[in-house]
Amino acid sequence: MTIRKKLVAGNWKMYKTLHEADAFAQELVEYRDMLSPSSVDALICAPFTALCGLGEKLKQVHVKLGAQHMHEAEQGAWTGEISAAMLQDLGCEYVILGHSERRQFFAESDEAVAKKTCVALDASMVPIVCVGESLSEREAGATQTVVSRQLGIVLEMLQLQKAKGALDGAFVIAYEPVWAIGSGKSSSAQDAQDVATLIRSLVTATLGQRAGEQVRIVYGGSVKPDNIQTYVQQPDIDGALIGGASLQVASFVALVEQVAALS
Ligand SMILES: O=C[C@H](O)COP(=O)(O)O
Repeated sequence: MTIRKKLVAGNWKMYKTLHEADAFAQELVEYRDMLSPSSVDALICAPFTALCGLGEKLKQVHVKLGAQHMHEAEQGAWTGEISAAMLQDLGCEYVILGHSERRQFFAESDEAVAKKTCVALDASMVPIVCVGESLSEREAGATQTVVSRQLGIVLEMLQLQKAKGALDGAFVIAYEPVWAIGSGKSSSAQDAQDVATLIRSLVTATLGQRAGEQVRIVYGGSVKPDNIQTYVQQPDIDGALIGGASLQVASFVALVEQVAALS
């Protein structure tokens, strides 16, 4: 049986100045021992302005560093954008791609997300590819159709490009129903598991058995310390992507502790 390491990933979104991010890392020192369970990867995806220097500080408390977005081009005239190499320079091991807020407010397309996924893997970063349906899509019974479309393009491109790591499942897929993000209305664990099963079967069908077994699938949407276990106990859910509840040290540490307690 494949053992997939659990992932507790905080997405700070557009919160925390450099000073606030440093203070968070400093406060984590007190919890250092709780943040290094062998069964869990703890990760913070910080705003671009806080990335410089944060990786080193987080490393001391066994927390990895990630970014929330990147451009697919190697370099060029893309005002305001950031490349994979630039993120690597800053010590990012992970990058969130295709978050619903990027899709909704910055018109990020499925194709762009697919290209970025290949670029991130080529740069040896772990992409966290976000998929999920809106409320109206859910009410129309289109959850599986939407997730299959969003992911289908990514998987086809990974297969075509034989992207490094993809066949070993060295990437993460986050199922985040849009209506559950920041709303306090989380998906039922069973519904999340059903979508995770679909996602794993899509990965297996396109990239093969090994990729399907290895890919980590996480749930996101109003996850808190008191409900994270219900998701991570599901057989196809390997962790969580957390917004609001990752912003306070006590809550972030509690999320990691809750997941570590399951193993
Ligand atoms: O990336 C994280 C998600 O958007 C979830 O955010 P939330 O935990 O605040 O609902």
